[in-house]
Amino acid sequence: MRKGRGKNKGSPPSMAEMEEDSSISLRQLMANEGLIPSLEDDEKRRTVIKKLQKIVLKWIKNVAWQRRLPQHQIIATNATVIAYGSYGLGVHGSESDIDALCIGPFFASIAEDFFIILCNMLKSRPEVSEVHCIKDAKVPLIRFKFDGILVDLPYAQLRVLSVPKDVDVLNPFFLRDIDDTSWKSLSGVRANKCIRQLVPSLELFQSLLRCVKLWAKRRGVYGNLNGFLGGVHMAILAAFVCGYHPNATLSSLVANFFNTFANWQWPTPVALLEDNYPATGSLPGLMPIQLPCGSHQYCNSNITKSTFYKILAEFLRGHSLTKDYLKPNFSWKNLFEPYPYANTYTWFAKIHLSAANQEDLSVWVGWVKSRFRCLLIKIEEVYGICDPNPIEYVESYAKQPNIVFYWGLQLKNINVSDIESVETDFLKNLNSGSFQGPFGRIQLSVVKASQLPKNGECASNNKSKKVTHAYWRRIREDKQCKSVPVYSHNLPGYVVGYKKMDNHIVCLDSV
Ligand SMILES: Nc1ncnc2c1ncn2[C@@H]1O[C@H](COP(=O)(O)OP(=O)(O)OP(=O)(O)O)[C@@H](O)[C@H]1O
Ligand SMILES: [Mg+2]
Ligand SMILES: [Mg+2]
Repeated sequence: MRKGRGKNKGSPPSMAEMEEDSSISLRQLMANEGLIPSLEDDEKRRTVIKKLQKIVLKWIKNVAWQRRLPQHQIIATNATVIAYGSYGLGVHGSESDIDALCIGPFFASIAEDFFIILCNMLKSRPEVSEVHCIKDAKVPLIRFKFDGILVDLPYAQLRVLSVPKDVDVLNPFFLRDIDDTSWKSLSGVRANKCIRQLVPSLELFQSLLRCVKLWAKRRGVYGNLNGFLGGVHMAILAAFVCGYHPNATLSSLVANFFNTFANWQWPTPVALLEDNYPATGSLPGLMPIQLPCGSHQYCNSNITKSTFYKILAEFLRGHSLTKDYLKPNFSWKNLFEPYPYANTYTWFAKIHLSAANQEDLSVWVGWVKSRFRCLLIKIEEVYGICDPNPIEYVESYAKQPNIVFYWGLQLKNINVSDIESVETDFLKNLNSGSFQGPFGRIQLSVVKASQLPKNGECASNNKSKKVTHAYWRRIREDKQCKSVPVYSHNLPGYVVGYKKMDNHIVCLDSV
């Protein structure tokens, strides 16, 4: 904090000046972390979208001609590509993919025209590599690399002859009679458009979202496939906080983000549009987050009881660390400390995936990851609470290309061989799906913390091990206890306990 900033010389800085200073130091930290993509990176992404638009236009004219449409219709027809996801919201990092929705007219089918003709056109381009058709996902898509950038390209088919370049996806005219898959594919673009319209300041929303995504990645609570929060969940939570604090600074938005969600009464849904609550029916999952598209649609979530409590604990930690953000010695750095896995858990479930070559490995890993929720639930059944660390490791000394995951196990005394039944069950699950790519290998084992790869992500200070055990011990599924989680900053590191509704702290203990 700069000294002597007050209007009167020597007087303490005003509240507004302190807010400003705090936000400046947070923005500086974001810049130092490389969160803002370079101008070249942005230019490269814009070029990818433009080239995709050209390819799609050529494709649709081709399809119209093959379908023997009259000449005037071939001339009139149009298809388009609209960016969404983190790139569409302007919050992507240099490692983010480009999510781009291809929107085509009534005569261009997904099965043939999109997945065969367009896919072949993409394959024939020199800029395009690693093309995969993912047909059985909730949102089917073509995934490929364009000029080295990963692109997810789903498809939506509208009942029109020509899709305008900047089609308004909120306009009911374009949405009439569309099929279920197209509706799901459109929901990401629709959600982005609503979020952009709802937030009081787009720039502040983008900065907040960049900050909380960095926090979620560092603390190991980012990634829908591993059962944590995905980009869309984070975007809605950030937009919710922005909406409630229209005049806040960046620093106070971050503090409010943690205050809001550390104290949220889950499973009350988070919804940007209040009149959107469904009247009846059970809520989907432990942390329901509603898509802001005017329908009663929720974000798909893979959250399990383990990941729910980890996210909750991290919200509480974030709140405890940021609530005094205007105090003189406050530093934003602590919020983004990497999660100390090796010091937190004694045992880890090791998931070793390998294949004959890198290309096969990436397809195989993609398939296994799409089934991670099922693996997590099986591990929870056998070993209780599990923390599915999303970090991917590589055993460089192994013969085959590989990716390894280490998931923290909460129990201290475990039967190592129980993992065999988990592996057998999970293999059945992998074999029962519609995977058509080359099968790789999967090996599950249980290893000690000392067997983890020694790198910065897995090692941290020693004292947090004890207290994190205490936090897991406190996690109760017993809803009858009518308790709300509390965070104790009197203990070293952090501990989550439970506060009774009558305000007596009942279960908080140290180790
Ligand atoms: N679980 C989900 N439920 C609803 N929509 C989803 C879900 N997962 C992804 N989407 C849609 O697809 C978009 C792209 O997803 P993606 O996983 O690439 O995340 P992202 O927000 O782009 O973040 P990242 O920077 O990590 O890529 C999301 O913004 C969202 O609109
Ligand atoms: Mg994305
Ligand atoms: Mg994506």
